[in-house]
This record gives sequence, structure tokens and C-alpha cells, in this order.
Amino acid sequence: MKIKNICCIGAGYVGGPTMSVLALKNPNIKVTVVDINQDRINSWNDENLGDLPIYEPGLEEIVNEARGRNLFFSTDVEKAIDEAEMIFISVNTPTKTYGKGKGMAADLKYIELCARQIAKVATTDKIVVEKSTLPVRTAQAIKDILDNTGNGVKFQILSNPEFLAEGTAVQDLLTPDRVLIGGEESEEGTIAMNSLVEIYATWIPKENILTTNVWSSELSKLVANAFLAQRVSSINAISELCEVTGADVGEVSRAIGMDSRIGPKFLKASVGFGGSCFQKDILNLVYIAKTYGLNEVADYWEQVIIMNDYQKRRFADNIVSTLYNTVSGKKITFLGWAFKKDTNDTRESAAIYVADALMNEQAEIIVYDPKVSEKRIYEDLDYLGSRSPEENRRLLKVVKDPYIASEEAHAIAILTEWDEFIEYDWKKIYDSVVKPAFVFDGRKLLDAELMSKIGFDYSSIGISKTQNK
Ligand SMILES: NC(=O)C1=CN([C@@H]2O[C@H](COP(=O)(O)OP(=O)(O)OC[C@H]3O[C@@H](n4cnc5c(N)ncnc54)[C@H](O)[C@@H]3O)[C@@H](O)[C@H]2O)C=CC1
Ligand SMILES: O=C(O)[C@H]1O[C@H](OP(=O)(O)OP(=O)(O)OC[C@H]2O[C@@H](n3ccc(=O)[nH]c3=O)[C@H](O)[C@@H]2O)[C@H](O)[C@@H](O)[C@@H]1O
Repeated sequence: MKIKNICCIGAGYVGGPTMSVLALKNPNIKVTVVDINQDRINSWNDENLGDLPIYEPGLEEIVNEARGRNLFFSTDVEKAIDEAEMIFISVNTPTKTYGKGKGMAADLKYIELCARQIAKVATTDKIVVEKSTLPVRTAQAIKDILDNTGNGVKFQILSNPEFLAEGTAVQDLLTPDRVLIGGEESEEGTIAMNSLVEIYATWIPKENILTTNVWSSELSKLVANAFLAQRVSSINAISELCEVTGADVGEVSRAIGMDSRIGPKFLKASVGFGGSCFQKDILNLVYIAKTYGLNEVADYWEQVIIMNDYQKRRFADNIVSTLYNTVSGKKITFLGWAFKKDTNDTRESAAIYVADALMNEQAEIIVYDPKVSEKRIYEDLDYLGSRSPEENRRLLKVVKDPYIASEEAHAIAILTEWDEFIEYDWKKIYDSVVKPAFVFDGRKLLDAELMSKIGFDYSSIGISKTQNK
């Protein structure tokens, strides 16, 4: 079956870039991305490409080419559903903040709303594609809702999880390691899967397009994120051991990563992983395991989160203890707020938690991030609810120039690995800060030898301090 019209519900970090690339590579398919958030849709339609709602290297060029040709952004959800033969659901699936499974399970209310809306609007057969990350067996719930409309419309549900990482979304979409499509093991299921395979095959080699049953596909997405996050927590656990033994975590990563069975990627020690998905998806996995009574399995994966929380806390505690056990009234400059470089996304960023811990100690935080807005930073802090919005604004200031941000600082903390931080005139910064000039590098970004030579008291995740001197 040749698809001519696609709708994607959810114009976020996944829906926007994914559909832009799909539209670029399939000029004969009309792709409409819909969202209930009018501001977001306005930004996607903004003449000024610099104002797209998401910052991703290479995205502006793609949107520029496809938008208005066969790529459209709209808030008219019903019309887009009605017209489409294939509907991607790419809405958010955050951790539940209420009721059963609070703090662990995925909140599927947005998914269910989409399913109900599709059920209400559809008058012709549709293929519904789960693009959002979902607990294993969600397709069954979607199917139940869709199959009970009583209007004779037939639905096929596919699982097609997204593996892009923020900051490299465009490259990941153009040349993915693999595309995963799960479908029903039936003739109709196979036809539906094939029609999605054909769409991807316009730019991805067929051998990289994997088809499985629906449950394997849904579960593989959670497992992929759990394995990736586990590697970060594993190396972060080792970073502390390095700091006390004189080993250098960078050297350890390199040494173990050269073993082809281990591989070199995802072995960078850090202040802790962030992002909207790792924690959410592992908690979801833990919850599913518990639901099935698999307590040892649940405990095993929960440890990845426990280690990550510890790493963030440890970073903040180290700042306090190094600054003579008090940061009250001291100015601490944060370089970086995003959860990783090359994105303006701050969801679950380690910076939020480190700032919160230091603000509890009455520190004055000055933040500079090249891509994150002041509004976003305050929203992140207010969301935590640790103190009043006024107090957050009193204790934390956002500055647009890194040199001004660093003036008179008692310490500088590096929270995000933005490339530009490496290029700064660190001698100029040294001259403007309070002495001793402390730098806490949460990303192992800067040259330890150079920093010490300039005069900084430099400490970095995974290197013992005595080693720098
Ligand atoms: N952010 C990432 O890098 C990745 C995210 N994912 C998964 O993809 C899914 C989406 O994530 P993001 O794009 O980051 O979320 P997001 O929050 O950026 O975007 C979701 C969008 O869906 C819209 N929405 C919610 N309910 C709607 C409805 N009923 N009708 C129309 N629009 C609706 C929201 O307004 C929002 O703009 C999640 O399940 C996530 O786990 C998967 C891979 C990567
Ligand atoms: O489901 C998702 O949302 C996505 O989650 C991650 O992508 P993302 O969170 O965008 O970014 P990552 O590059 O995975 O980084 C996550 C966090 O881990 C940290 N990290 C990563 C790698 C590393 O070696 N060390 C480390 O601390 C990063 O700084 C960041 O805070 C996965 O890499 C994607 O495959 C997946 O699609």
C-alpha cells in the first residue's frame, strides 16, 4: 500500500525533526504535523528559521526545503487525522505525577487522548504508528480504543520507536544505525509494516530496517535507553573511584573502550545524565518489572537512577566542602544549563539539581548558557518547587556573557560540555575571579594542566586533584 498522506500528532523534539526528514526524503507524501500548542505551531511556521521551537544543527535547512512543499504544521488536528492514511503519535509520555505508579509509570493520558480522537474522527482505514516511547503492551490499549468505535473503520497499530539523540537529531535521522518497526503477526500487519518500510527505504538501506513483533519493538526502546544510561552510571561510579585512587577516568574509559566487546561510546564520565528520557524510561522499565513481580530485575535497573542522583549530589557537595564548607552568599558561576551540548533542551538537566542543592545552601548562582533562555531556566527551578519563584529569582541570575558571568565568582562550575567553553580566554577569567580561583569541571572538558598552570584550583570529575598539580 502506497502512502500519500501522513499526519503526525505532536510537534515536539521528536515529531518536528522526524517528520521534517521524512518529508524531505519523500516529496510525494504530504506530511502534516499537528499540535494543540498554538505557540509551538506558530514557531514551526515562523518565516525566521532561527525561531524554530527546537534548536538542532542542520534542521533549519531541512525545514526550509520541505516546509510549504509537502511539510505542513497546523493546529487543525481533526482535519489532519481525517485526511491521513498513516498517523504517527509523537506526544509526550512523562512520568506519572499522581495516583497509581506515581513517580515511576509512564503517564499515558496524552496517548489515550490521541487514540480517542483518532477513533472519533476517522472515517477511512488508518495505520497508527506509535512513535512515542511507550510501556510494552501499550499497542493493545490503543487497539482496544480504536477497535471499539463501531463505525467499521479498520486500524493497524505499528510500533516505530525513535532513537535519535538531541543535538545530533538530524544526522541520526539521516543515517540511523537502524529503524525498528513492530507490527501484528498477520497479513494485515505485514502489509502495514511494509508500507512503513517503503517510506524509510527511500533513504535508509533495507538491511538497517528491522521488523519485529509489536511487543519486542516497544520493549527494545526502553531497553536501549536503559543500556545507554547504565553505561553512563557505570563510568560515573568508576569516576569516584578514580578520584580517590589517582586513576584518570578518561584513561580508564579509553583503555576499556578499545576492547571491541565494550566499545568506546557512552563512556564519558559526567556530572550525571539528564534529558527527558533516560530517567523516565528506566523508571518505566522498573515499574513494569515490579508489576510483573520481578523485583530483582526492578532493583537492578533502579540502581542506574540511584547512581545518577548520587553523582549530581556528589558534585554539589564537593563544591560546598571545597569552598570551606560554606557557599552562603558566595557567587558560583554555572557554565551551561542544557542537559548536553548543541541543544536548548534542559529537561532533567543535572544543572537544575546542582543549582537547587547549592541554592539550599544560600549560594548565589549566575548562569550562562549559549542556547537556553532565562525564562526556561526559571521555569525549571520553579517546577522543582523547592522555594518561591521570587526566591529563585533572588538567588539565581542569568547572564548573556560568560566573562561578565564569571566576574567576582568564588567558583566556576561547568555543567554542559559546550565546545565554546574550551576556547575561552581562561587567563582573562582567572584575573576577574575571587582567589583561590576554583573551577569544578562536571564534564572533564578543560585541559587540567593548562588550568592549573594559569593558577586555577581545578577539579574535574574522575581525576584526583593531586594529579593536576
Ligand atoms: N526528546 C527526545 O529526544 C526523544 C523522545 N522520545 C519520545 O518521543 C515522545 C515525544 O517526546 P518529545 O518530542 O520530546 O516531547 P515534546 O513534549 O517535545 O512534544 C510533544 C508534543 O505533543 C503535543 N501534544 C500532546 N498531546 C497532544 C494532543 N492530544 N494532540 C496534539 N498534540 C499533543 C504537545 O503539545 C507537545 O508539543 C516521548 O514519548 C519521548 O519519550 C523518543 C526519542 C527521543
Ligand atoms: O529516547 C530518547 O529520548 C533518546 O535518549 C538518548 O538521547 P538524548 O537524551 O537526547 O542524549 P544522549 O546523548 O543520550 O545523552 C543523555 C545524557 O547522558 C549524558 N552522557 C551521555 C554519554 C556519555 O558518555 N556520558 C554522559 O554523561 C549526556 O550528557 C546527557 O545528559 C538516547 O541516546 C537516544 O538514542 C534516545 O532516542
